[in-house]
Amino acid sequence: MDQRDVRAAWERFVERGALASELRSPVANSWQRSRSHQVAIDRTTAPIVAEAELFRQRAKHVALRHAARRALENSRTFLSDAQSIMILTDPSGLIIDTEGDARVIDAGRAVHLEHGGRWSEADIGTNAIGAAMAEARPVQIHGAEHFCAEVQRWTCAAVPVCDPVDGEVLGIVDISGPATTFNPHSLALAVCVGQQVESVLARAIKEDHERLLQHYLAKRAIWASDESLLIDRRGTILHGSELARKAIRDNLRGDGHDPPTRILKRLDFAEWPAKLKELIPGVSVDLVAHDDTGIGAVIVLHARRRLAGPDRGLQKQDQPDNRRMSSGPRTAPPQGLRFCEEPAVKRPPCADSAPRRLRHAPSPATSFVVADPAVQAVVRRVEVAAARQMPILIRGETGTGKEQLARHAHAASGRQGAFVPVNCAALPDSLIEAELFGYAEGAFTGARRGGAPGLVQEADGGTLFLDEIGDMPVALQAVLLRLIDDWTVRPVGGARRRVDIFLVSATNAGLEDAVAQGRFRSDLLYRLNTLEVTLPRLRDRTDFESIVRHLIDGIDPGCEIAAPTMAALAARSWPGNIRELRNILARIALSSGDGPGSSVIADLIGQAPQPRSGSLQDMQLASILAVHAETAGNVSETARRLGVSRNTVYRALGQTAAR
Ligand SMILES: Nc1ncnc2c1ncn2[C@@H]1O[C@H](COP(=O)(O)OP(=O)(O)OP(=O)(O)O)[C@@H](O)[C@H]1O
Repeated sequence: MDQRDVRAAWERFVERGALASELRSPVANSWQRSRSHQVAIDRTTAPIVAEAELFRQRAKHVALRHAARRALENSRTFLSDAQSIMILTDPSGLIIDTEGDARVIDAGRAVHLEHGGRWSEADIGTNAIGAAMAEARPVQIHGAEHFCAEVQRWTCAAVPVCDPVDGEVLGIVDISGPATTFNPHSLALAVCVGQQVESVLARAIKEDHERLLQHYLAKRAIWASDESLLIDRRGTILHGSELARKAIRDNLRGDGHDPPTRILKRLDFAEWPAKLKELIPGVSVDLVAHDDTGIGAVIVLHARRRLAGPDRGLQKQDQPDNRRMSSGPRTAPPQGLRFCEEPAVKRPPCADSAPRRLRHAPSPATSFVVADPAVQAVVRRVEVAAARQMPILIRGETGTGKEQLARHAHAASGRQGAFVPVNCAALPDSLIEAELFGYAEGAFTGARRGGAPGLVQEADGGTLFLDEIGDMPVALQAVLLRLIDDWTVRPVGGARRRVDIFLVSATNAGLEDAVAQGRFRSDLLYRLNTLEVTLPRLRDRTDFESIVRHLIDGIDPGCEIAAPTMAALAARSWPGNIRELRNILARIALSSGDGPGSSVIADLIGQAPQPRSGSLQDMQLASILAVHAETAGNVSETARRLGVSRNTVYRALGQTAAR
């Protein structure tokens, strides 16, 4: 239907309630809902909340905002080119963040498409935000498809952002612009951004779980004679004795299919102790926070202590006082939980065909530079092997783009399943099997209800990316070999099942040495490297300037790199390769207001070690150790400052420990 037909259909609908059969179903459904909400078609603006309420809601959805920030910022260039804006709303359709073309942001104010505006269907009739909320799936609404006449000047595409654990809608990502800027791909972009946000959220949940477990383990001795339960901010029980679980189940009531503890998710964190004490008499609650945000709690049933008499320590623990909230451990998290996978995200079915096609459509090739002929040859070989699903081994120094290339291989393979990266260097022996191959319900304490599929099964139908393969423990290499032999997995405590996996591995270490020293099985190496490619070091690439421009575009499109700066950059040795370059460029962008000749920029460029000699490794090691000490042992911060991966830092620490 073209816009004229849609307008005619809209007129018939508002006059007589007649629905044209050619209307797209999300539009027809939304018109009907708008009518049942009794929305007047001459409503000119969405309702807008007071500043204080906006502030409150922003604080409440800080995790969502944080997860969306990078994606919103990265879309800035596209949005300006497309004269559009990107909007983040909370689950009620309240706009909490916007990014994009300043003129469009200005124009949006006329209809309250701005911070504080509320865009549910009940508020302002059919629009993409409201329809995506109501249908719990991606929806694009264009021009006359809007319910209120004034809003028909707009075009918008929206996608719900769902909780990666329970699938609950947390908010909406929307791309809007004047109707003249209609672009059918906006919905696809919104879907990609939504997926990015969900991935960031999933990673954040995982990190919070690490912190909670560390907190729990550190203090476990205190509760040794009590029944205790570790629970995260969303009400998921991470660990706990059977008795404590039962006490929670018996005393808390969930709604519908929700686990009983989900009730806590809807409460303000500071209300937890009072609520829990009201529901379960005699408990104490130890709240855990990180960066001033509540991430979970340890609930303790002091069965034996209460029998023995009142306990002062218990009363102290009971205080629902934010000042007492532990800020969580600042030390490095336990390695076992540091996977870098992109967890499978529960996503509602797509409304239109575009996003479905687009699962792999935003080819990674478009997001990385391959102007260097050697890299072009590598990419071509990878594409051919990927199309035939041949195992690929990618070699290259840290930060040369191995993961990026692996993602490209996944896209080129055309596989519909997920791309699941596994960092073998970060896998602890104790948890590795369960994390990789999954576990059955009840396999061990803290095992999730229904078990967990494991990373290999998550990659079923997709791609398993084994990063830092050289660091995989020998015992596990045998299990991996078996997987490659018969493509079956057996979850811990469960039954064997078949999987269909495309295997891509990467290493920045000399695997031959590892084979010679018996740390890596040669038979496994030959199964992994049906195609073997090596990515060149950044300093050996001929497309340095293109990479700089590409990276700076993603960081701050307005930032110009002056010729002398470019020349100085090109002269550096770049031990951290493209990752290090990106890091330095981000800092240059920050100081660009100081002018290209500024001493800050000169310092940044001159700062890194320059030698190309054999002592490079030692120098790298020395700088890692220096920054590691400077950051009081914070591995992530060290990696960030130096522009290297955390594995590089861990490896350096391991090397010094071994010396
Ligand atoms: N050809 C390229 N063009 C632009 N950016 C790139 C390119 N290759 C990699 N990058 C960027 O460089 C950074 C490092 O890439 P990636 O993580 O793929 O490297 P890696 O070799 O896997 O690193 P490590 O061995 O440390 O895990 C990423 O931000 C990535 O987006």
